Amino acid sequence: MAGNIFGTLFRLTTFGESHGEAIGGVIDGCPAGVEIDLEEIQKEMARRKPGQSSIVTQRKESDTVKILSGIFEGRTTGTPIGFVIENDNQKSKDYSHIKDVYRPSHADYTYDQKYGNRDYRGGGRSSARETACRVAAGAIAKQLLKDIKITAFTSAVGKLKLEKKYSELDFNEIEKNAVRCPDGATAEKMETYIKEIRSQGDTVGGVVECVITNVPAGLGEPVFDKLHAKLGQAMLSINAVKGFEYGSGFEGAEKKGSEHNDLFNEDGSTRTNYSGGIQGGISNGMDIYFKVAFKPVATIMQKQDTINSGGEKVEMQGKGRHDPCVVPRAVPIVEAMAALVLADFYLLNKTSKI
Ligand SMILES: Cc1cc2nc3c(=O)[nH]c(=O)nc-3n(C[C@H](O)[C@H](O)[C@H](O)COP(=O)(O)O)c2cc1C
Ligand SMILES: C=C(O[C@@H]1CC(C(=O)O)=C[C@@H](OP(=O)(O)O)[C@H]1O)C(=O)O
Repeated sequence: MAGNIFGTLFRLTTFGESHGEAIGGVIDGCPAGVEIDLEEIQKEMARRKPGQSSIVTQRKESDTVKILSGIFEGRTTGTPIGFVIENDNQKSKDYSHIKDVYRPSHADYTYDQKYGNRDYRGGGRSSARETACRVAAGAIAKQLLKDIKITAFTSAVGKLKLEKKYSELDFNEIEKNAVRCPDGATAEKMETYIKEIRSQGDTVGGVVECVITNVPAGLGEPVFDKLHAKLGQAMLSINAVKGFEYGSGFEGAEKKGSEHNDLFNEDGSTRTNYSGGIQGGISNGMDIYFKVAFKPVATIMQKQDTINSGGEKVEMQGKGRHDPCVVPRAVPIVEAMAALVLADFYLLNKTSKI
C-alpha cells in the first residue's frame, strides 16, 4: 500500500488501523533544536479526540501520544521522531454485520476491490482514526513554525452558515463551544441542528475555514509544488473532504480583473486579498485563507439498500458510535495538515537562494 507518506523535507509517515492495537507515525526531517512542549501536543489531541462532547462519536479514547524517539530533554535531536497512540476502546462487534457488506459511500467497497483482504473492523485504515497521527505531527510542525499562526473554525453545518467574514470574528470564541464556531449564537443553532439530525439516525456535512497569519513571503515551490496545490492535496487527503477553495475561490470566477486585482501598497502588502496570500504558488506575506467542504458521514442509523461481496442486493443499517457531523473534530485536523505543509515549505525555502 503506497500513499502513507506526506511531505518532502518535513516528512510524516503514518501507520495503523482503527481497531488494531495502535496507530502511530514517524516524522523524518524535523531539524534539531526545536523546543517541544508535550502538553501542547496533548492539547491538540484533545481537540480532535473521539468522545469529547455529546455531538461527536462516543468512542472514548485518551489519545495519549507516546514519543518513542527524536526528542531529548525537551528538544528535537534531528533524528526520526517516532510516536504511537494506543487504541483502547474498539467495539469490533459493531462491524460484524458489514464483514461481507459494503456501507454506501464509505471505503468498504473500494478497499475490497483494491486489496481483496479488508480489515472491516471500524473501517480499518480508511477510518478517520488515522487523523490522530496527523494532529500529533501537526502539533510538532506548529512548534517549528513558532510565529506563523494557523486558525481553523467551523463556518457551516448543513445549510446553517456563519455569515461573518474572518476579519469580523473573535478567534478566542472558537474553543468556547462544541462545534468550534467563533460566533456563539450561530454555534448554538449548529449544535441543536446536529443533535436533531442525530436523533433521526442521520448525518450532516459542513465547512471548515482556515486562516494563516504572519506568513513570510516566499513559501511554495513552483511549478508542481505550488503552495495552494500542496494545501489542496493536504486538505483533500482528509477523510470525507469534498471540496477545497482558497482566496476568492469559486466566487472569484464571477468577477472582472478590474475588481479582482489586489492593488499594492508601497510596502508590498495589498489593499485587498482576493489572492488568498498566494501568487504564482508562492506566499506573498498576506493572510492565507481557504475553505474545506466535508460530506455528511456515510454510516447512518437508517436502513439503506446496498450490496454484499457476492454482488447480491441487501439492506443494511449502521451500528455503533459514529459522528453525526465531522466538522467539530475536523477543525484541528485542518490546522494540522496546514502546519505540515507550511513546515515543509519553510525548510525547503532555505534552499531557494544564497
Ligand atoms: C473527524 C472525522 C470523523 C469521522 N467519523 C466518521 C464516522 O464516525 N463514521 C463514518 O462512517 N465516517 C466518518 N468519517 C468519514 C470517513 O472516515 C470517510 O468518509 C471514509 O474513510 C471514506 O472516505 P471518503 O469519504 O473520503 O471518500 C469521519 C471523518 C472525519 C474527518
Ligand atoms: C475512532 C475515531 O473516529 C472513528 C471514525 C470512523 C470512521 O469511519 O472514519 C468511525 C468511528 O469508528 P468506531 O466505530 O470504531 O468508533 C469513529 O469513532 C477517531 O477519530 O479517533
